[in-house]
Amino acid sequence: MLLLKRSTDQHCGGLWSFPGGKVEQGESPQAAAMRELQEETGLTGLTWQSLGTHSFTYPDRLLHFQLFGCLCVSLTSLDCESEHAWVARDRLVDYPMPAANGALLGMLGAYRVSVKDGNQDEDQDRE
Ligand SMILES: Nc1nc2c([nH]c(=O)n2[C@H]2C[C@H](O)[C@@H](COP(=O)(O)OP(=O)(O)OP(=O)(O)O)O2)c(=O)[nH]1
Repeated sequence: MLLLKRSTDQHCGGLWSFPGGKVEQGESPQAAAMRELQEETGLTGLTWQSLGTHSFTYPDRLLHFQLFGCLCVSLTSLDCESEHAWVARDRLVDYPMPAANGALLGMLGAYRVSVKDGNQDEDQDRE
């Protein structure tokens, strides 16, 4: 899984979070996720899957999350302004994240990516 470290001047600054951001007017949640991934990391995701929705109230704002999983294959285009880390699923807990992410991590529990390998479809846990 790819985590980005939020800059100190952002909401939830200094914490690790998934690539993402706010949906723009007239944009679908998935289009926003694809755009934010590209803007923040230079990566293009494949095999997008919706993993669910979650609402969380911070002291100063209510946020509605829609979480997507995707597979990134052309990692040579990785270009992050912020510090980043590729983290195995079972090591995500080692990275301090915003309070809302407790539920987001729970939504990752059943996430599998189907990778076509020759004639075989193989379900894999993606990192
Ligand atoms: N991207 C992202 N945001 C998260 C996560 N967890 C979490 O609570 N948030 C919060 C922090 C922010 O309040 C909000 C996302 O806004 P953002 O600041 O990243 O979005 P943006 O890039 O569109 O915003 P902006 O700084 O351009 O105004 O969601 C997470 O895992 N990833």
